[in-house]
Amino acid sequence: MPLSLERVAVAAPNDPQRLLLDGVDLTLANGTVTLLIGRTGSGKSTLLQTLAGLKTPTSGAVRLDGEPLWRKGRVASAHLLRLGLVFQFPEQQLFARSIRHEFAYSLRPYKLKPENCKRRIADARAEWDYSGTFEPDRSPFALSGGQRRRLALASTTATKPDWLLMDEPTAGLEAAAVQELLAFIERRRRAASRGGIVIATHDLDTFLPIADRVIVLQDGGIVADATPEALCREPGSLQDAGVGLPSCVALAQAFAAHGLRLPADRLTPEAAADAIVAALAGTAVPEAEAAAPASPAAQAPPAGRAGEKLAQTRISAESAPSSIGYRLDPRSKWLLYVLLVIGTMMQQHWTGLTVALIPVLLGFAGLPRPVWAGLLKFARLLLLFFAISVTLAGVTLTTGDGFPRIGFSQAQAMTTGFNVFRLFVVTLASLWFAVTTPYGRMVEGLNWALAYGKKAKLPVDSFALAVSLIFRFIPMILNEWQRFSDIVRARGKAPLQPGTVRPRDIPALIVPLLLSLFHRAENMTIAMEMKKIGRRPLVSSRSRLLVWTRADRLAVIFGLVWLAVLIALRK
Ligand SMILES: Nc1ncnc2c1ncn2[C@@H]1O[C@H](COP(=O)(O)OP(=O)(O)OP(=O)(O)O)[C@@H](O)[C@H]1O
Repeated sequence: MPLSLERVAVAAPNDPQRLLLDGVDLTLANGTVTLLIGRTGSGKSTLLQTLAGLKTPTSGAVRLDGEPLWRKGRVASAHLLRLGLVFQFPEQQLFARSIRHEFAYSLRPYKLKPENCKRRIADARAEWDYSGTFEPDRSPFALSGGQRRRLALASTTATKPDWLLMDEPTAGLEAAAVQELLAFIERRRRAASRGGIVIATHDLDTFLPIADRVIVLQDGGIVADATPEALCREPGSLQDAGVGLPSCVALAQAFAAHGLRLPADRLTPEAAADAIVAALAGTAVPEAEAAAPASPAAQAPPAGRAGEKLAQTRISAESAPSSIGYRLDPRSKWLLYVLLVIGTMMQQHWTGLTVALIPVLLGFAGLPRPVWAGLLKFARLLLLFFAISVTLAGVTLTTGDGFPRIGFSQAQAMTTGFNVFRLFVVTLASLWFAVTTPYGRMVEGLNWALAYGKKAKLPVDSFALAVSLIFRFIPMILNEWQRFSDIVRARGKAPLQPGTVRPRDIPALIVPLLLSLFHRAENMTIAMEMKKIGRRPLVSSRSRLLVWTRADRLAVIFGLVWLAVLIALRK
């Protein structure tokens, strides 16, 4: 039974309005090798990670053997155990302190007997470690780029997944290792009774000869779906999608320029050589029989029609009503934020604070559902933290009659409750700002505000540097956390919601996480030093990202009116 996507859309994590995949329908048959190709940024990795259960579809369904992959925001372990993803960059998936631990981490979810485990590791080493570099106690980070790639392949294939999903598996591999990989794929195709292989790649010459089916992606949609031979005979969709031509097509075109006819679908050097000899000898070379599509779903839709369909869905997605929050200029958002913070901080009563909360809730009201879901999770945690703080603040300890007595002071708890509620309103407003404003626009908006401070001779450059560092480091920390969550879900086979890890993984992850953060922070500092950030003025009021519209004017007027109301309510 197949692995399939039904009208799947996936939104960008930081911008729900932007679709990285849009209306993708795809059924992958057992026993097949499928290539995902497309120009850079076309959505290959996103599609592969969606098949692997790492990216949550915004709409549509992913099915494995007819059963939905996702239930209640998670993928069940039983499904994850059948899927193996080799990430685009080995650094995305390796993390353990030794090669031994890498294998152990990958195999642990399969609960194998120790001897079985040892055999799998020995088999994987025999398969991928022909130069003997995988010493068990060696750190994966002491390996070269190509050796890491082979270790990532080895630790994933050791788990014997039904569906092996590989992202750019030949990047960094020497020619001999590429041949090993092809031989492995061929052996697996012959041996596997269920499942298949999906490869996202730019390396057409290597993989076209072994593929059953090729999916061409453009702007997050499928624009062609055909056998490799059919695609080479009609390479228009490759050119339209900006992929470039495989060597066999380029060779046929070069021969045509000399008046010699060479079929374009001779995918291997051997087949091309035969065709060249025949062409030079003047023998007519028949076109290869139109290869039958690997499955009914592999029938190539005309690229034009697919393109049209894609354009229509994209237009409808773009014209969907978007929240005012996404449309406002960051300058008006900074102003609204400052007005709200001033109004909230001056409140002395619950009524005033409740009124201050209203515009924040209104701001959230128009956001799309996936954003709500993420925010609710965060708001729940925040409320729990506040509830604990308020309870602890109310606890009293008296020793009046010589015995310590624990009591509870409602007045004390209410005072703390009032302050944490105030903090809650401000935090929610910050969250609204953060989720509705891409990072670049937020910094531009801040630069604009600081430029006025600079005109007033305030020392805003050092403040801008600090804020700019925070803005850079926070996304870096979040990205690292996301990477470790992906590792736990993809390799640890944990049925978790995206962006989370299991408590039991934390001891194993914490040291690699910190080391990786230090390493990235160091690289970032070097990069900033090389770019002379800190010596160059950071503050500039000119930007192409800032566009002030009537909506911004109205929003700021609304903010001023609300501030007046809050000032009136403050006593
Ligand atoms: N975490 C993210 N946040 C926002 N946008 C993202 C994120 N990851 C990917 N994208 C965007 O999604 C689109 C598809 O990216 P993806 O990595 O799937 O492309 P790709 O075809 O694999 O590219 P490449 O060949 O360069 O690896 C790109 O436009 C990229 O900018």
